[in-house]
Amino acid sequence: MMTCITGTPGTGKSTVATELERRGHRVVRAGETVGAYLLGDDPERETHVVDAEAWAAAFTPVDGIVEGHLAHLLGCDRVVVLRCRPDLLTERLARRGYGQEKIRENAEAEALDVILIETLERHTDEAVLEVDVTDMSVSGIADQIEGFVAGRVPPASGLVDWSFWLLEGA
Ligand SMILES: Nc1ncnc2c1ncn2[C@@H]1O[C@H](COP(=O)(O)OP(=O)(O)O)[C@@H](O)[C@H]1O
Repeated sequence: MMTCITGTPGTGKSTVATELERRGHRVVRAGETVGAYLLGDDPERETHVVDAEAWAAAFTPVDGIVEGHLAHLLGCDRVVVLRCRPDLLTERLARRGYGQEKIRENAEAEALDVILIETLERHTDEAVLEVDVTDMSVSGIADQIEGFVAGRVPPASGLVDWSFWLLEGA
């Protein structure tokens, strides 16, 4: 079974994947597999441009966890979408050294549910677990994901509403 962990940059995908790896799960970092699909750089957005559809089409499924902000494009069996309140996400991305514009763009995408919407366009509700990580420990998040993979934690999505941030924070 392939489980994907997706979410806006800064929501904690890499961190929780490391914890799951420590617990014995096989983890693939999606970012390490996109090399052949790089189309170039987008200096204005301080990012690489990836031919995401070609990458997803060529991806060999794994029995384990795939982590990355494009992971929901894969034909996975289950998808975990990490969500983080935009003001906390802003703090995390600032600490990572992202520029102001890149921070604003990501916080806005988070507030607008962009990755959740993309996920629900490709996967059934029953395959999706949305986790609001804002006040959660890394091990608590890992517990939720393990529970979902094992069928103990039921699917859930459409739980967060961060439209307030668009009015107050933008
Ligand atoms: N549950 C958490 N509690 C507190 N800080 C966290 C948590 N998860 C991640 N972080 C911190 O947030 C930042 C972004 O996490 P990271 O795993 O790199 O996000 P992503 O892989 O989604 O871009 C890192 O500094 C990380 O240490």
